[in-house]
Amino acid sequence: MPLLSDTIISRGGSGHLSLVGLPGAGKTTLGRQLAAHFNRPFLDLDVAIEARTGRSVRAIFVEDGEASFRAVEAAVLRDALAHAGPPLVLATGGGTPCFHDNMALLNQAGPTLWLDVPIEALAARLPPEEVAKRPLLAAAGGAEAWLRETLAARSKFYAQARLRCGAACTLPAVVAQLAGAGFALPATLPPAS
Ligand SMILES: Nc1ncnc2c1ncn2[C@@H]1O[C@H](COP(=O)(O)OP(=O)(O)O)[C@@H](O)[C@H]1O
Ligand SMILES: O=C(O)C1=C[C@@H](OP(=O)(O)O)[C@@H](O)[C@H](O)C1
Ligand SMILES: [Mg+2]
Repeated sequence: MPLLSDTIISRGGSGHLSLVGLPGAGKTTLGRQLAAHFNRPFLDLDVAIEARTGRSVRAIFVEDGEASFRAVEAAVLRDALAHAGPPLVLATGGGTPCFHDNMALLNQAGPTLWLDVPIEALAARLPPEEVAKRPLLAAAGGAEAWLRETLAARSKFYAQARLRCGAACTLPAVVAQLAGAGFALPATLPPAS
């Protein structure tokens, strides 16, 4: 009888499950829920960057500029994907897939899901206190216009994700979509008896 771990690997459920999409798409929120559901560790890339540097994402952007942030982001992403241990649910930052071959790496590392939430819904989810946490949005004239322009520039990267969900990216909907694609099995095995 094949080991459960072999079954997981053969069904493609063994890699890191990464969420991509614009700010406000719910990568952090849904990622945490998916990690709990699949009993996997959760990693939010922005949080990992802040832990690594001891600085806020906002401070890195404002003091060092975007290119510096993208270099740190790429380095922390590579370390996270290479880390030994159980596969992660990874919430990327909105720009992560668009720099340094990150999207190709994410696809090599496991299933990728684009939370392709309509712009109007994103704008409604990003009141001033949420905008203030996101330096690129905060520097823009208006959230909705920035989201539209940014989607136009980034969709070719997001579209490289293996899976995509639209308006209803709820936990049950995404779990069902993952199941349909063969990613339904829990990644963490029960302890051997
Ligand atoms: N499915 C959802 N429906 C409504 N609001 C949501 C949903 N997912 C996230 N939010 C809210 O939108 C905001 C941004 O969510 P977040 O998970 O931080 O997005 P991201 O990490 O993609 O930028 C938060 O205030 C969060 O509570
Ligand atoms: O869209 C972007 O370029 C960014 C999105 C942010 O993450 P969220 O998508 O989680 O807001 C964060 O990585 C940084 O502010 C840059
Ligand atoms: Mg986030």
